[in-house]
Amino acid sequence: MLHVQNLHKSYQIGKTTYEVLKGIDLSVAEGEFVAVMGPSGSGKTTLLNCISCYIPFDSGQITLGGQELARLAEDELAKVRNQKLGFVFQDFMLLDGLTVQENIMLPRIIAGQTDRVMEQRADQLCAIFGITSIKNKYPVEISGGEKQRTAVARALMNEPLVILADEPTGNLDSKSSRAVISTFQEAQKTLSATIFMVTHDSFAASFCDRVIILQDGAVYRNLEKGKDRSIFQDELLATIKEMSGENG
Ligand SMILES: Nc1ncnc2c1ncn2[C@@H]1O[C@H](COP(=O)(O)OP(=O)(O)OP(=O)(O)O)[C@@H](O)[C@H]1O
Repeated sequence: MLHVQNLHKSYQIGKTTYEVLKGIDLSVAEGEFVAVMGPSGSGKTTLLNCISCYIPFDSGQITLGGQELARLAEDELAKVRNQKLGFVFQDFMLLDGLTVQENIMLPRIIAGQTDRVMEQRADQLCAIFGITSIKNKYPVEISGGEKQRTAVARALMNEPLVILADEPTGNLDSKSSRAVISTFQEAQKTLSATIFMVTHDSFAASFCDRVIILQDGAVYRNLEKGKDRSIFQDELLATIKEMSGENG
């Protein structure tokens, strides 16, 4: 579904080049829920921005559903962003002037596909995420959890190949964090959604099928969850501790 091969990305500041991604290799299979963790500055957001087609990369390959992104022109990349990717941000980024239902339909409205199928799809997503009763409300009139479910429903509107989530549980307590993860699990189970999530939160990551840990712009570990979530969380914490030991 998503393949990243030998991805390199550097930033130029003045005359100095800073290499941030140093040959990342990873794959995410269809229907998989994968987290990316790593210390601050390890390149997580840069990786996500390259996959999102928001920033160009220096070399390597990113393939999404068989399509290689580096070969695409700007208008084709915009299409990929709108039609093949769904986005969930830390602060949800709902538009205050639109209702819950209109926010959910936004990706279709942007794509110019305003038909009855759009409304049916929005209704189906509202039902799956338990927000039908608030679909005519505005973001200021709904709870944080409802905003988050609206944001995930919106990300699924165009039936994307992958949902990209940037710190979706940042700033949340563990109960709200759990609710966010439950929504992703629901999307995975009901709609076979594929989810790729950057997080600092080992609790949230421990619900994923797999966690990729980055260090200094490269993949440090690729950890699969066994049967037990809390053992997996301990494993994640031990790996992060081991890394900070190496750094210190
Ligand atoms: N636009 C930019 N220009 C120059 N350097 C940048 C830019 N964006 C990020 N960097 C640098 O690239 C490195 C990786 O940043 P990135 O944001 O990808 O890390 P991260 O792992 O997401 O960190 P955090 O967990 O703190 O969000 C950092 O050293 C950062 O300072």
